[in-house]
Amino acid sequence: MPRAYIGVDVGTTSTRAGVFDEAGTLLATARHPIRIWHEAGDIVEQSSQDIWDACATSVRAAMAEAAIAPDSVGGIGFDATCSLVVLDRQGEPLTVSASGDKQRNVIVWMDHRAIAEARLINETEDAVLRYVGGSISPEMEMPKLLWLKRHLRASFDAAGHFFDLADYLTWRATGSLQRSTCTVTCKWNYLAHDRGGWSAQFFKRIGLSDFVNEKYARIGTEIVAPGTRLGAGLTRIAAAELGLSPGIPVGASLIDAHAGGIGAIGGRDGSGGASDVNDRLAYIMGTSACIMATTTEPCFVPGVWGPYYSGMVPDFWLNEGGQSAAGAAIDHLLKSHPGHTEASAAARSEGLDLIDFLERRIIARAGSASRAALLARDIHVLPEFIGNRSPYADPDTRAVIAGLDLDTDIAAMERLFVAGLCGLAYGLAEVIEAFAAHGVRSSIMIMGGGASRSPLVRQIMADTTGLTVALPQTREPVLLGAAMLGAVAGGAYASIGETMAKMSALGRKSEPTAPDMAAFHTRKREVYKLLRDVDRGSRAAMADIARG
Ligand SMILES: Nc1ncnc2c1ncn2[C@@H]1O[C@H](COP(=O)(O)OP(=O)(O)O)[C@@H](O)[C@H]1O
Ligand SMILES: O=C(CO)[C@H](O)[C@H](O)COP(=O)(O)O
Repeated sequence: MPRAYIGVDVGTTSTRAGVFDEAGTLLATARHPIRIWHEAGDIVEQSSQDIWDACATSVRAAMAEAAIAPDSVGGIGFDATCSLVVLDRQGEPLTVSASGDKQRNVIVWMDHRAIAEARLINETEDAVLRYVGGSISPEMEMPKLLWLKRHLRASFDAAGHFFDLADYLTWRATGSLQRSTCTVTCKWNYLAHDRGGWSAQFFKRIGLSDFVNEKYARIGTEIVAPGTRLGAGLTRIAAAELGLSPGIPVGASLIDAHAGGIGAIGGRDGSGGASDVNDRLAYIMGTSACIMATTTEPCFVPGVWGPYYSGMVPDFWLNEGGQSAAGAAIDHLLKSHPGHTEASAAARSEGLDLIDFLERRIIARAGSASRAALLARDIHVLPEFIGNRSPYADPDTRAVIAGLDLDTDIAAMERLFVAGLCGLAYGLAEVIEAFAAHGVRSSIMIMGGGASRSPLVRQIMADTTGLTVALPQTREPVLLGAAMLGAVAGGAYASIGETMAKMSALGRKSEPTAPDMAAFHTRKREVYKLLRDVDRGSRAAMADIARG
């Protein structure tokens, strides 16, 4: 019987499940929303039980659509956002919230409550920080753990397990406490190279010697490569919840963007181009955006996370640039425009979602995706609503918009939307230039994530970076990356490398267009730099004034 592999992806806003065959063909997908609590002070929380339930609902729905027997599933893999899950010694949720609500036991990656703790950690200038671009981010787990210890001591002390969300999911699935090299290297300051492991000195210097004293029992003592078969596969309970059979192999997981990278960058190139992963960037654009590059030797790029050994593709180094708000910035720009209600109603009446509706109108009006950027001639956006992840590693950066007028119609909203995309593209170009300045060079960028489906996004990214932008052949590279973990765990392929070659391929390409658009973007980028100066200057001017 042909085997199928399931990938489960937990993004910021929803869970998705995809069923694939051995060649990487998508047979079915399903999605389920997840709960999220936003509060003042950059607090963003979720519930691990709600997330698990949403995974189960998505897997059942995808299996029903694929109409295949549970017995034909040869393996399952999970990926997730890099959020922190806190459980007690019995494995029950422990609150991370000032509300005391036990359900709220996940500090979401985008939660910036731990900015002060990140600063304290950075002040140590510990050698470990070289492997996160020279500066730790409040989006990583050590600042969040230190925050818990300093502000919610009862939960910190009572905790039996601290998990990255992706590792929590495999624990729920199999009972295994093994962590993935991907999560701990990229988010927990674990050094996967030269037998580095956990650094006792680092923990002592940052005020988390608790982990050293307890021999890392709560944060992970066994670290394994993504795709490693965990425990005895799906437990009976997990199998019943997911509607699958007990014992199905489960692979150690990946962070969501990294699953997208695995699902995107190693694919066969039908046009005969090279398939050297070192020549390919992955740009995974969802709520946030991640810019992933692999190298054979470590490259230290200031302000860019990494280099991480085996952080994504096994045995390669990873540099991970990022934009904390990408799709989230676009969503926010649109929601805050006065034309939002009118545009949403018009989109609904055409059976489209708002972004698709706007894009169709924009491309029709401009004549091409490339020329659409001209609509944003007079409006400019630095879309860094929740800080700059790379290359400035400045979580205090905030958004700036220049050129606003009193227009409230849909056309004005379209101009703001295009300006937001240009702002994201210039941020991406800055990261790619920082890569290149430190020896990380690529000629092609492969896109994944929700926004990659947009021809407008892909063309603006190609025109501003000068790179060919390709789509993977599959429309679900993140899910495919997760399913590849199941395929490796299930023994269909010997390694992630082999899986990438066998299960994935490149698809449609967008080439950078005529020089006239390049000149336009060069000029507009100068304005973008001015906006950055305005952000920095205004923060500096107010720095010594107390908050109201
Ligand atoms: N054409 C587009 N341009 C910009 N952003 C888009 C576009 N299409 C979708 N998005 C954004 O992508 C995000 C959803 O992507 P997805 O990968 O599903 O998110 P996540 O995995 O973070 O939950 C939303 O913020 C959405 O607004
Ligand atoms: O930090 C990350 C990867 O290292 C991601 O930005 C984070 O996991 C959120 O992902 P998404 O925007 O796809 O929901």
